[in-house]
Parts: sequence; C-alpha cells; structure tokens
Amino acid sequence: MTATPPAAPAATVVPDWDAPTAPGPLAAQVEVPGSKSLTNRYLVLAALADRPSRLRGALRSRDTDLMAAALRALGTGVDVGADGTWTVTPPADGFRGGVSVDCGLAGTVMRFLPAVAALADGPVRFDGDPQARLRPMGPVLAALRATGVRVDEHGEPGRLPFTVHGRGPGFAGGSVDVDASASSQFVSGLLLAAPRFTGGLTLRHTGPTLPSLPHIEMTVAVLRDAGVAVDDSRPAIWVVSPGPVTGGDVRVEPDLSNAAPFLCAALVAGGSVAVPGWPATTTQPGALLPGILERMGGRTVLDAGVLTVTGTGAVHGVDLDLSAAGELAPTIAALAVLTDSPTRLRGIAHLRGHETDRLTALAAELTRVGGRAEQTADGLVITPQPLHGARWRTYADHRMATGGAVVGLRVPGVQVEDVATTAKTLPGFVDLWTGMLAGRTV
Ligand SMILES: O=C(O)C1=C[C@@H](OP(=O)(O)O)[C@@H](O)[C@H](O)C1
Ligand SMILES: C=C(OP(=O)(O)O)C(=O)O
Repeated sequence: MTATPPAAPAATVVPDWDAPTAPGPLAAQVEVPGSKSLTNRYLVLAALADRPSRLRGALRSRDTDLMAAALRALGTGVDVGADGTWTVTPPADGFRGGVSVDCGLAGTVMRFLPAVAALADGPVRFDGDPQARLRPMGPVLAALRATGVRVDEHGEPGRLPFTVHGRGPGFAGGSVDVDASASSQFVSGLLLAAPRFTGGLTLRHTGPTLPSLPHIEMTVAVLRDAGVAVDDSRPAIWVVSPGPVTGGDVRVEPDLSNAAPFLCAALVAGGSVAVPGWPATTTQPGALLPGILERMGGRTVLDAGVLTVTGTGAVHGVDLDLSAAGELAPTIAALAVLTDSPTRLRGIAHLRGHETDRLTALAAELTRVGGRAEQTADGLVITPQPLHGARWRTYADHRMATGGAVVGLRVPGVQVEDVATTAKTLPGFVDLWTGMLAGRTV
C-alpha cells in the first residue's frame, strides 16, 4: 500500500490567473475607483478634525480598510453608508492609547499613523505583513524621538514592529530633520498630524534625493484645504502652524495611478480606452501619464473630464525619470517590454523599499517572459526581445499583478500568481480588466 501525503488545506491553494490576450483594438470606458493616496489622507485629516466629515468617492480597498480600522482602534468613528459615503467622527476625548494598529502592507498606514499615535493617551503598537517588516521606517521613528516621543522597537531597527508611546493631546511637536530619500511618506506622515501638535512642526529634508514630490504637494494641498497654514516657500522645508483642522465634505478623485494599466492597454492592443472623472488639475502623480503615454506612441485627449488614450499597437521605448511618480514604474516597465526600442527608467532607487524590491521583482519577471531587463543603481534598462508565456510572480505587490496583465495582453500564456493581491488598492481589477477587453463601459 502506498501512503499518500495529506492534501494541503484548500485555502492555501490560490490558482494563477490566465491573463487574457487582447482580442483586437479596444473601445472601452473604465471607471476607476477613488485614489488611495487621497482617501487615506482625508481619513487621517478627518480623524484630526474639529467636526465630523463625509468622504464621497472614497476608495474601498485593503489599504483604506486598514486605515479605517486603525483610526477606529484609536477612537475615531468611521462608518461606510449604503451609498458608499464615509462618515468620520473624530474622537471626542482625543486618541485612545493601549491599542494595536495592523498596517498590512500599506505604506500610508505605517508612515501616516505613528505621528497621530504621538497624540494618543498611551502606547500604540504597530505591526504588519511579513513584507511590511522590510519597509523602511527609521526616519519617522527618529523624528518622533527627536520631539520627545518614546518609541520601542521590537524587531530590526528602523522597521516594524514598534510601539509609539503617545504623549496625549498636549504633545508639542517641534523641529525635525528627516532624510526622506527612501520615501516621501516620511514627510507626509509627519506633516498631516502636525497642526494638532501644540507647537506645530518644522520639518527639514536632509537626504540627497526626494522622491514622489507630487505626493508631498498633495499633503500640503489637503492640509491647506482643511484650513491649516503650511509654509513651503523654502526648498525641502515645511512649516506647519498649530491650529484646528476643519472637517467637512470632500469628494475623492479617481486613482490615476490605478488607471495606468487600463490606459496602457490602448497602446498595446490599439483602439481607445477612456477614463471618466479625470481631474483638470491634480496633485496625483498619475497626471504625468498622458505625457508619458504620448511619448510611447499613444494619443491622448482630455475632453469634458474624460481622458481618452488611443493607440495603434506600436509602442516605443523611452528614457524617463520617474522619481516624481515611482508608483507608475511597474506599469510602465511592463509596457516597456512590449515596445520596439529600449527603455531606461531612472530616479527610482526607492522602489527597493516598496511592497517588494520592485526593481529586482520587475527585472526577474520581465526576464522570465523572455525580455531583457537589467537593474541600474537607480532604475531599470529594458530591452524588448521575442517573448513567451510564463508564470508571472507578484510578490504580494498589486502593481506587479497589474503589470503582468499588461504583458499578457500581447503574450499568450502569462499566468499571474495571486491576482487577488490587487485588492490592496483595486479589489475589482479582474472584472474591470475583462470588461475592458470585452469593449464594455465598466
Ligand atoms: O503618500 C502617498 O500616498 C504615496 C507616496 C509614494 O510613496 P514613496 O515616496 O515611498 O514612493 C507612492 O509611491 C505611494 O504609492 C503613495
Ligand atoms: C508604493 C505603493 O504603496 P504604499 O502606499 O504601500 O507605499 C504603491 O501603491 O505603489
């Protein structure tokens, strides 16, 4: 008799997703859900505000659910109505300590909430997914310590897990030097809570580079919209005055970075993809997409708030500094392997500290499908080659998954591992993608 090994529990088996090839030129409209970055900023500001707020068009996803859960643990009321409107009620008696925050893999949760926790009336413990424990946190913890907050680290220095010992509503804030070359979120997180420090905050960036400047401008813009005085007149120095954060109603823009794979599909397959709700002006780094896609062979038209991208199937390589918009890099890198000339992406060394080491992950997966992809000190060089199907690994990274979908449009047999990881910021991704390929309005 042969002994059969016990079957693995069914729940651990996640089937790969066969990325569909494009059936022909596209003619689709895709309604992209709300911006992760704006939703999580508005949630934090609403929790710090002087009255309840309502968020319309907010993103419902793992990262925003984690932010809501953390703010609830700290004593904030966060309710999602049947029509998708979020109501946020700040805690009447200040933030509650003695609680834990699960950051998942969300940079916005792990970087935005430690400064809020400094206002809590006791210790707040932070932890997250195994991969979250690899993401850099040190400059945030050092800045809090420099202003008198006790922080206990429980693992590797400068990483999750750690405990912030809240100083209560009388926390003074002060003046800090922060090296934010590894993530703009170090700056954003400290600035967002700063109006509630009794002395406000002066923050000076000291590092050699500063990625994702639009995301810092987004932070300054949402603070000003909430009535907070922010002086950003000197380069790399921000001064936030103490004062009330005005609550109220806000509408969240669509997530332009999540629009990227859909818009890229028009270049790869030919035809057109339209995204409604495209803002005329925005601080989202996705605002750079039309210019990038034009350089790569697309035509873009913004008319009455609808961005339409039209392609022919011919895609060209580019030399691109993506430091302002690093979160677009996985999608652009996936597109770049389908071009007729090499691409160089620069200014994105900090992607090594994203959901995964994205430069290593992209080089590995683009090579696995037959492309040539080499890492440089601050980016990637991608040279198109004849491609073939393969299992596309995703490393728990939503943008690796959507990148695999882009490659699969042209390359038969791309099987995307754990496509459900897209739920980090875009839970309905597969339905939107298949709807787009069927030429529907989705
Ligand atoms: O503040 C934000 O909402 C974000 C800032 C950026 O982080 P980095 O500066 O770490 O790249 C971006 O990549 C991330 O997706 C969202
Ligand atoms: C870098 C990203 O996320 P996070 O907010 O977790 O840093 C991203 O969404 O590309």
